[in-house]
Amino acid sequence: MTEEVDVVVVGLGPGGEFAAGTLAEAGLNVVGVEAELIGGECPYWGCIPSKMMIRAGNVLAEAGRVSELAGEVKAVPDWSRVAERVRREATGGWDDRAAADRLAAKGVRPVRGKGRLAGPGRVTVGDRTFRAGRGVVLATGTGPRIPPVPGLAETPYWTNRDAIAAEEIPASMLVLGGGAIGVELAQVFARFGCAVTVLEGGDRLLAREEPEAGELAARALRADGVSVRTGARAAQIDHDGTTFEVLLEGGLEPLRAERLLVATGRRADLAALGVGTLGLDPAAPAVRTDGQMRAGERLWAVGDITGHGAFTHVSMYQARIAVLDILGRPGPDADYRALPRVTFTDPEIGAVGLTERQARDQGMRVRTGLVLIASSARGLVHGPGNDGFIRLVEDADRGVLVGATSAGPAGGEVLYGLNIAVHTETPTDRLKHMIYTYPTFHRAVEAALDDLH
Ligand SMILES: Cc1cc2nc3c(=O)[nH]c(=O)nc-3n(C[C@H](O)[C@H](O)[C@H](O)COP(=O)(O)OP(=O)(O)OC[C@H]3O[C@@H](n4cnc5c(N)ncnc54)[C@H](O)[C@@H]3O)c2cc1C
Ligand SMILES: NC(=O)c1ccc[n+]([C@@H]2O[C@H](COP(=O)([O-])OP(=O)(O)OC[C@H]3O[C@@H](n4cnc5c(N)ncnc54)[C@H](O)[C@@H]3O)[C@@H](O)[C@H]2O)c1
Repeated sequence: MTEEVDVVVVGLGPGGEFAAGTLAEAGLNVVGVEAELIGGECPYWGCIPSKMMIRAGNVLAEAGRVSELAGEVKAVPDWSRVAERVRREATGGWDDRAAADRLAAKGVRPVRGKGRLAGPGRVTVGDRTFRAGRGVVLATGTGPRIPPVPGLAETPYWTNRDAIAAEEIPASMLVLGGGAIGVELAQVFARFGCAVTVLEGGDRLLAREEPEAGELAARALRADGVSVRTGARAAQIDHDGTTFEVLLEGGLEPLRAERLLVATGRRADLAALGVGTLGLDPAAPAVRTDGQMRAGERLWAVGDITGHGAFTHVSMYQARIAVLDILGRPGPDADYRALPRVTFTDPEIGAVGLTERQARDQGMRVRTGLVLIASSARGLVHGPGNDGFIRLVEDADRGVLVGATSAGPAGGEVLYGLNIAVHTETPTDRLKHMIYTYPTFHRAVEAALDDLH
């Protein structure tokens, strides 16, 4: 029997949960389908627990700076406190009852299982079929991309999920991939006493960001005792029951460690979602949408599966747009010019919009400005831990910022003003004549504007 509803939301991560709850509160009959935990990757194995772990590592690092600034303090790392906080405060023991109740209170009917498209407006979950009069929202996120390195698939490698749920810190860990997941978790584990080696196949860490961001991340990791190896491609990976062995291309001696964390990007499995029944390409890396997040007949897609950076704030931004469109109140199209992101290493690396390379590749005439945080008044005051910089990218013909990086203590917070500048296209000439509070980290933006050349 086919069940008639207004909307089916498939996948209840941040994007799907927001869309389902808001549509139900607007009075629609909404079914929310979830295969695992309501809330998705972010609260259980992503943003929230990883940031709790990072907070703990940062407290230890600050304690290490006391001797230079204020006297003596003895910090003894104890991972059990972190694991307990992740279990109790972040994930509720990886139990989604509270999230399910919250969603039900908004009027969403949760359905457990794997949803699959079966033509326009039709979704099957096991032996149930739903027909959605208004449409379907796909919000099924991504899973880890496991590279085809010989031997890897047969080993008990970790993904982000194992690292986040770790009850103990391993003595040693190899991290495959030097993107956001790799660098954030490498620093945390190192700060709790693990001997970490990061193996990045490309020529630098955080390859999507400015080169200085990758250099800063490498410097910060090395200061925490992490061995950072770029241009490192694994040729063979084995596990003998206790130890991982990674043989690098061109390498003679294998690298060994107790754990191997694979953090080499994410992938969406569109074939498993039955997108072919709506004429979409099941082999595509992401679902293509228009500005209102429409992906096909009575079909919207939001979040990681749309391929606009894997970030919780993007999935919720897109969900808001899709919801308005479904409710017949369309607003502005999705606009990714000022897409912000923060890598929560210590120091934090915030960025918005285009890198210099991306701007030049788009044919822009570019001016850039760079200022080191250590050379600013606040950097001097801060002392140890003040590594970082502000880097600006200006479209010189229009006289507006099209990209910026704010790295340093609270770099993610400093980003806010730059985010607004890029989003609103405020002329750099106006930004130069603004009053910047003394002595803040964000005041370095004024000096970076003066450096534009
Ligand atoms: C370690 C780590 C740290 C991160 N840190 C940050 C951060 O600090 N800031 C940030 O912005 N982002 C961060 N991210 C990224 C963030 O977690 C994702 O961008 C975000 O969760 C994506 O949301 P989503 O709604 O697209 O999907 P997801 O959160 O991936 O949720 C999708 C849901 O769909 C379900 N599902 C999948 N297939 C089906 C199906 N067929 N039927 C029913 N349900 C299905 C899944 O079980 C899942 O619950 C981090 C990610 C990781 C792994
Ligand atoms: N703070 C945050 O907002 C945050 C934190 C964690 C994750 N995330 C999101 O999750 C996404 C996934 O993170 P990620 O770090 O897995 O992916 P990523 O795409 O950011 O980085 C993956 C890295 O792995 C490297 N790589 C790929 N194959 C390799 C191989 N075989 N050997 C060695 N290196 C290899 C790539 O060159 C790349 O540098 C991020 O892009 C980000 O959108 C966000």
